[in-house]
Amino acid sequence: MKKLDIITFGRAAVDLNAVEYNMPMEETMTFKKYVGGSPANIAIGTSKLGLKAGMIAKVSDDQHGNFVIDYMNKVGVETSSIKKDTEGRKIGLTFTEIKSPEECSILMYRDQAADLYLSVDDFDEDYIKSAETLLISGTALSQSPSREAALHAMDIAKKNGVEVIFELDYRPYTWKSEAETSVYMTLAARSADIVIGTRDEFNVLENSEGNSDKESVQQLFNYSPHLVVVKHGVKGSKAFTRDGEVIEGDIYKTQVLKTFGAGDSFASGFIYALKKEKGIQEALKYGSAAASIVVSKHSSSDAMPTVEEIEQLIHSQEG
Ligand SMILES: Nc1ncnc2c1ncn2[C@@H]1O[C@H](COP(=O)(O)OP(=O)(O)OP(=O)(O)O)[C@@H](O)[C@H]1O
Ligand SMILES: O=C(O)C[C@@H](O)[C@H](O)C(=O)CO
Repeated sequence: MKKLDIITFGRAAVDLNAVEYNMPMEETMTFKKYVGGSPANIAIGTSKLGLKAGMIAKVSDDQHGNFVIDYMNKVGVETSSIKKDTEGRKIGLTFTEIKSPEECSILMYRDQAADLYLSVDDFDEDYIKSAETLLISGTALSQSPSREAALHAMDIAKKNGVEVIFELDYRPYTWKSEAETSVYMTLAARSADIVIGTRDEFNVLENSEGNSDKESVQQLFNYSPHLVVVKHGVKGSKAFTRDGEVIEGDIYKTQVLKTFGAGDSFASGFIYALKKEKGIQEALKYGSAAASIVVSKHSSSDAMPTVEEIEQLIHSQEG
């Protein structure tokens, strides 16, 4: 028995979500603070679903870093490998703008962000070996030394039979060029067992537009991945298996408050259901239902649902 079901790797940060809706950021005066960062959100999401989740991350050595670690502890995430930056670097901040339910955006302050200084010395092999699955977030590859740390973590996982999930998580803010992004995204995707991303993110990985989902996944199936999920926002998602199965996932309609947080909650529900051996079709349902719940709420982390909430939504719409 492994100690942890999943370790997520990368950014643990702070989200500042507009409290006033339907207005541009310039006019927004009040923001509410939450833990943020895609892999942190997924650690929180899977932990709230009852998985044993841990995280490898680096936060600022200040009140915001303490806030993130305290919140993660509160929701049951194992935080022994969330390190504090010793050089005074600050945690990343994400401001959100909610102009309308359809028109939301995020603005990231990530200059010299502590998470990008996560290094190979910040975690050890035994920690990764203690988990069934390691989830790497694409943004961790955008700069050194976090880039080498992420590749090293993947390497340790692969050597020790730990499943690797690569969440493309493309955030343009910290990458230098499209060509560089494509090189590192491709490298990581080819070594992973499972790859999850949006259609746009696969375009970034391929540094080209116009490929179909089928073309994208075929390229990856020549390497390690056996399962690839392509997300299409309100049009749902598609899962492709190496042996040729294509499974489609619908969305669960809801009263949308904002669109961000969909991807992280989708990943949490999807991974939870896979781990409970519910099969890929069910996993897409759990992912979509989790996303539907989160887009109807204010945050991306605190709003992560319980298993009961997800199952209630699935049954209510099936009924
Ligand atoms: N408006 C919506 N209503 C209900 N479900 C949604 C909505 N938007 C997205 N979803 C669900 O969330 C899944 C992931 O959404 P999306 O493809 O937008 O990912 P993403 O771009 O990674 O999300 P994010 O905006 O968090 O970065 C979709 O496949 C769908 O199941
Ligand atoms: O991933 C981030 O750093 C920001 C998130 O926490 C934010 O809530 C979001 O955009 C989720 O999609």
